[in-house]
Amino acid sequence: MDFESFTLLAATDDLGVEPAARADADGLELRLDFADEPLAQLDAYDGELPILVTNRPTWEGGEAADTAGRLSALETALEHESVTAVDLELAALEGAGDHDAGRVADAARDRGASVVVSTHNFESTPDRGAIVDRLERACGHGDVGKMASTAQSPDDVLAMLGATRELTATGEQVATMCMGSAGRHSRAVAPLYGSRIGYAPVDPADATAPGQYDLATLRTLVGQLRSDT
Ligand SMILES: O=C1C[C@@](O)(C(=O)O)C[C@@H](O)[C@@H]1O
Repeated sequence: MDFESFTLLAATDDLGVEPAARADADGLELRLDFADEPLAQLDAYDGELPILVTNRPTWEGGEAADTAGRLSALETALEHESVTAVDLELAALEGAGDHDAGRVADAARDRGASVVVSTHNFESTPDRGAIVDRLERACGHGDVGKMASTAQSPDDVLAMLGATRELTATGEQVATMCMGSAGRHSRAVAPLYGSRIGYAPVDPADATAPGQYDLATLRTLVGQLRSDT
């Protein structure tokens, strides 16, 4: 996955959803921190869709303890030919936590895999300038800078869309979204402003973040909006 164009990922903890995702997804996001036996799942995977692997630590809203094993699991996952991208937290790459996330980024590059550098805010959305700053830092560490904030108002979504447009216009690859009910529509609209990655569960009951549409719905919404432009 090079994210040169909008890429819709089926976000999941179960690679068994792959056949059901093929019609609408360009790839899968496997959330190792949510999954049962994720590395065994990868060993058994014979699906068609490429995989981005994520192992979100508890200090960034995930369920993975911040141990050396968290990053080692990502390195092991990268040995699978179906794994063509890895998500690493900006905070980890800038020194948070106790372990060397840069080692995983190097392993990804050695294998020709993409590095998505992510940052999240589960409470609010910063102003446009702060979003631009944080995404620029993220882009400096990888192939795509990703920010998922929580919108409390339409103004928050406007800030995220404006930052998305501004950075895309300068040639940066970003993926942006606003979580929560107030931000939900950003998931369909941000791709029109340059966001490169969308995340959606096959089954809405299996959402990996607040405000996600199900996969088929998001594919339809993005497709309709993009055909209108
Ligand atoms: O970082 C992201 C974005 C996300 O949080 C979302 O809001 O869709 C979903 C996560 O699974 C993914 O790792």
